[in-house]
Amino acid sequence: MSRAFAALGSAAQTAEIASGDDDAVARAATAVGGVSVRGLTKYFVAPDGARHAVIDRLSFDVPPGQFVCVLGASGSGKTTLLRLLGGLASPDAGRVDFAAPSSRGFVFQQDALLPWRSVLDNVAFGLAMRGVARAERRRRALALLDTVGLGGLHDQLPNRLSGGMRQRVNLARALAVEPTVLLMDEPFSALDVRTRSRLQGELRDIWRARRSTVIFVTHQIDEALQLGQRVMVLGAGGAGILADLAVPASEAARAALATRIHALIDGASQPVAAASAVDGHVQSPEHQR
Ligand SMILES: Nc1ncnc2c1ncn2[C@@H]1O[C@H](COP(=O)(O)OP(=O)(O)OP(=O)(O)O)[C@@H](O)[C@H]1O
Repeated sequence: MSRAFAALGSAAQTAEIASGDDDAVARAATAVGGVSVRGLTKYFVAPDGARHAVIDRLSFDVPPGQFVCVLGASGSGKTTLLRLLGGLASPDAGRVDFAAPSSRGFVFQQDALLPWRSVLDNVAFGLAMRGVARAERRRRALALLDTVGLGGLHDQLPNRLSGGMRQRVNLARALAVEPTVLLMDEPFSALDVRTRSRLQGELRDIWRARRSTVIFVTHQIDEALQLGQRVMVLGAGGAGILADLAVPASEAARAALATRIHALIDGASQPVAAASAVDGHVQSPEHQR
């Protein structure tokens, strides 16, 4: 297993994993919040009847608390992978294992808010489904709305809010059930640049405070390198993982990596061996950017 991957586990796991112990990596992925993917495969049938593997025997581990960004050309299977991880689609082969206890929260590009319910009720919806008492639902939902900067707007209906605000509500809704793994599919791509940048900062703050595992699909290389501790680049046509890298701490190294990832996605360069591409500039989970 790569040094890059090793550097991304918790401090205690890191020492163990850095010794090159593959079993330790698997153990790390089975601690709460960890995800283990083995031989994951998904086919789609084209209009001509031919079967195409969109995801083809993909294997990787995500240690608990890691923030992973998934990049790749359009059609490389990023959304399909996220849907498989979220249990919204079933694999044709392979498996996804979540450490128990586990729960998953979703944030998609289009918010999943119920237009006839207030902001508060939208955030509290998952808690209601889990049988949390009304007063406690309200308390938790109000606290989360504060966290995402929407304190005071709890009585509004979603359609009275801007796209950025709705996506904040959406994030609060996903966080309400305290997921061990947060799955995000281009959550900020429909937002203007300033709103997007503000929400990226807020997400990072929330992640630092909660340390839940985040798997974040994006088209934007700069977004991935800004947010993630680790980036995975998927190849088109079931080509698999073209690169799986720790995000370097220094801005200059990130800029260099962005150029390489661009070339990789454009098909202008060869797959990158894990860790080597970041030249040892790995980032520990305690690293605070
Ligand atoms: N339900 C489906 N039926 C048939 N083909 C599908 C289905 N869902 C996805 N595909 C195909 O699988 C491939 C991967 O789709 P997916 O949406 O996962 O890619 P993506 O990397 O997320 O793309 P984008 O970046 O454009 O969102 C595409 O070629 C798509 O046409």
